[in-house]
Amino acid sequence: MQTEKALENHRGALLMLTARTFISLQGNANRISATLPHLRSKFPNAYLPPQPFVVPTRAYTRHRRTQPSGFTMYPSPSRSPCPKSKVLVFGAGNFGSCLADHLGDSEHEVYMWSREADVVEYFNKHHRNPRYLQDHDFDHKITALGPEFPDAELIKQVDVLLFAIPTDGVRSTLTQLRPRLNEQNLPLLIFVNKGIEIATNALTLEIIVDTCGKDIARVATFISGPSFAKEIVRRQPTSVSVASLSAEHAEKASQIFHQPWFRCYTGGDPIGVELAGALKNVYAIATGIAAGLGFENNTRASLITRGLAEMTRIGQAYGANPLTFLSLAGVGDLFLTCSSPTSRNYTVGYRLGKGETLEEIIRTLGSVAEGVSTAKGLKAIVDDLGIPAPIAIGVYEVLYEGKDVKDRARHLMEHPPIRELDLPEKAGAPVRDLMKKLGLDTA
Ligand SMILES: NC(=O)c1ccc[n+]([C@@H]2O[C@H](COP(=O)([O-])OP(=O)(O)OC[C@H]3O[C@@H](n4cnc5c(N)ncnc54)[C@H](O)[C@@H]3O)[C@@H](O)[C@H]2O)c1
Ligand SMILES: O=P(O)(O)OC[C@H](O)CO
Repeated sequence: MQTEKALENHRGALLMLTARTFISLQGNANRISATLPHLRSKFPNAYLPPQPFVVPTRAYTRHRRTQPSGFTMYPSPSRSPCPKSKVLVFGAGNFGSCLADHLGDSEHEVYMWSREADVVEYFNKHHRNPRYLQDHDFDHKITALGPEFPDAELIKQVDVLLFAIPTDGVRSTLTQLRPRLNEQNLPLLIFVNKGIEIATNALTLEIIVDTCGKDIARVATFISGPSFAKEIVRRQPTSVSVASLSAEHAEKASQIFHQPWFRCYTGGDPIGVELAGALKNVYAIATGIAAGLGFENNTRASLITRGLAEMTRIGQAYGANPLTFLSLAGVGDLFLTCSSPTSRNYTVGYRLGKGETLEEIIRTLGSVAEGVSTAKGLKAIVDDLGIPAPIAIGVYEVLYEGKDVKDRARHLMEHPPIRELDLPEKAGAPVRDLMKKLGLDTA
């Protein structure tokens, strides 16, 4: 009797599996809800396979094609519900096209602006980016546009403007955008660049005040954290920090981006988040140099830890919250970028350590490594603040003063011993100045 029951349940399980497979192949969610409850009531004790095993959709089949072998946790469309938004992404490089894909995959209506005509034409025809993430089949709902700047009519209609261009391109982009913005009906402005502007040593928040005014800057939102584009497009679990001076806007941005495979954590220290994202690139160059010189795990761990101490010290002196450096945008991204050859900044360092020249590396890298320009701005900032930053200065000297990498590595190790953890007491002048510009000066 018991054997019979077991056999019946086994048959039930097989039937369910077959039904699910069949239904999955059809990609028809309605039939799942119609058929499975019937089978479930007939074979109540049968094993039910876990949800991600079933319901392939267009997204699944698309990802299956580009997915390398290995475990995929979220092949199904089990998305977080979020209001559908119309999004315009500025930049069609690695990160712009990756985030356009993430948002398209989350059912938003996405437009992606590129200043390269060939990218626009190729993307719309083949749903592939001819220059970046070349083997990825992008969401077919994304429309590329350009090279002309997007017109006011489109900008008036969008809910979100997402800026995924290097920091040095933000000022000119915002200057062109400003006359097309309607302040009474402002879209959400989200920035994902990680750098310091070369000519002014400004962070992006300051660039926004300069070009768009304080009211727009006060609601601008920043997303940063350990997030390699090529892993996001494969739905590898990723988590980021989302920060704004306006809690409401950080929350809105989080709702738009958050998915089970892309977690968003909100916060109120955009300056700390920006600094952390920019500075980690410089420390990634340092760890890359060490690896290129043949140093292994001990050296990398010590550079990451001392890099974190250094960037926290700089952040505190600048006026950011030192706790921000313990966030995803801080230690999270520092750890990621300093430990993987996927990072372009790490790669720049590695190749320098191997003896290549900076000019040759930049010429052949094919993509931006923000740490190279940021090292310059950072040197000016730490000189101004009078903060010791031996690792960042070492990187600057290699990049811009032609100092020998081996010599700088030896120099770092020969520093006299110091106390391990100290934060500067006199702190905050740059942030106080920026708050004044933002009209948020409480003094
Ligand atoms: N790639 C990543 O994994 C990743 C992750 C997080 C953050 N970021 C940050 O995002 C930003 C963009 O990085 P990316 O990886 O897309 O770089 P990329 O080099 O792959 O692409 C840059 C894109 O910006 C455009 N661009 C460059 N200068 C411009 C200008 N002056 N005006 C308008 N457009 C311009 C280029 O045409 C290209 O489309 C950087 O600040 C980077 O640090 C990148
Ligand atoms: O390739 P990198 O060094 O620019 O790093 C990319 C992202 O910033 C990682 O979070």
